[in-house]
Amino acid sequence: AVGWHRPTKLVIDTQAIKENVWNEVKRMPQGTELFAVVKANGYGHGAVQTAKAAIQGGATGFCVAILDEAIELREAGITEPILILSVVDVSYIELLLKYDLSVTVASQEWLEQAIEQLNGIKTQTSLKIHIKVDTGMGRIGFTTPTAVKQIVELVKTTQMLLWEGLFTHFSTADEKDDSYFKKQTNRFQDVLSALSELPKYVHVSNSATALWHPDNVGNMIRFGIAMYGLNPSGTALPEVYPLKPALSLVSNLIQVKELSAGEGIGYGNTYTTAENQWIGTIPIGYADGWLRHLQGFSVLVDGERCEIVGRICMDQCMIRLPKEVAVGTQVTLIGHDHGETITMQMVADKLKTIHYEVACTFSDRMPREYK
Ligand SMILES: Cc1ncc(COP(=O)(O)O)c(CNc2conc2O)c1O
Repeated sequence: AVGWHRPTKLVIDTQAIKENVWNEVKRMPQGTELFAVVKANGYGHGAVQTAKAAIQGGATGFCVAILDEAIELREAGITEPILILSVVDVSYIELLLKYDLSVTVASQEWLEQAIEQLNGIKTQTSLKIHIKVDTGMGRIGFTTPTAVKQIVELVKTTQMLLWEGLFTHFSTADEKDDSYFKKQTNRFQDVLSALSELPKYVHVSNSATALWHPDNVGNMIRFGIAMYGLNPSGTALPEVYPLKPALSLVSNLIQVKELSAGEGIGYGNTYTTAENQWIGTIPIGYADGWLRHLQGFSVLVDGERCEIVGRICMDQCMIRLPKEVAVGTQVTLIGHDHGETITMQMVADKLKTIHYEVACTFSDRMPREYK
């Protein structure tokens, strides 16, 4: 058993994660490495288990968003390189050294403060840093070749820093129109041309860049969404190789009842049975990340699409059944059932968002079962 005592669970296909990684690893240019992006608890899939599956697929390192996510991986026994993609407060430098983590440098001030901190620590190990260039994402990083040159000069003044990487991030790699992508690429090239030496890792590619701009610069890919089997562009750009979705969401019916016409369902009585209907209740609600705007979306019971009727509650929701069904029958909210499929993309479309957000919104109240 997975643990928690409710039939609602996320089922993660680790073989799919391994295959998605392997499909990218085998097509990457020679000498390129793939770092699996497992931030936000592996986009909701479970960071540690995703990381282990990614290693089997050929990943040689990891990217996370915050220090705590890196520590979680280390405490789970992951020894490969880990890059923290955001800015870590300089007061935590000792933790970065203790757990052998690589950190993003996005400003001169941060690095000056970091050098001060390092001077105060009697340590033999150097702090591994990746210099972030903001070529147009508008988030964090240096914005000119001069600023990058200055920071490289500063890094070279001390043995306490190990310049391990130089990177940028694209904001439109998943779009058909590549004009802004080209602008960012040119800006990154300007930075590269201004430098007399380069670090071990030069990396620019998220999944979309790896898939649709494979000839871009760099020797490391930061592979996130595609590893989970999801198309970075949603449906805008075609898959380059089959992406195998790793996540399914299932539960069981915990109540089935027949109602005559005119009966109300759910808070606010927003749904009234128009005729004699079979109604099922599922133990999943918005506290699980199955959000209220999914009212009207359909889930699968024995391969039949059943509409969510009435408002979704915190912990439960109701569906209209085509006929009487036994209590305990499986409900597929995301995944395959009797030849039918519900995708994360469909959920994202209904919620008017992207599948990244759907995956990350699944709460810890739902156990993750790995197969
Ligand atoms: C710096 C950086 N590199 C790589 C990735 C992986 O991108 P992918 O999952 O498309 O492959 C992300 C994802 N960051 C985000 C994805 O959605 N919102 C974000 O901030 C990122 O922020």
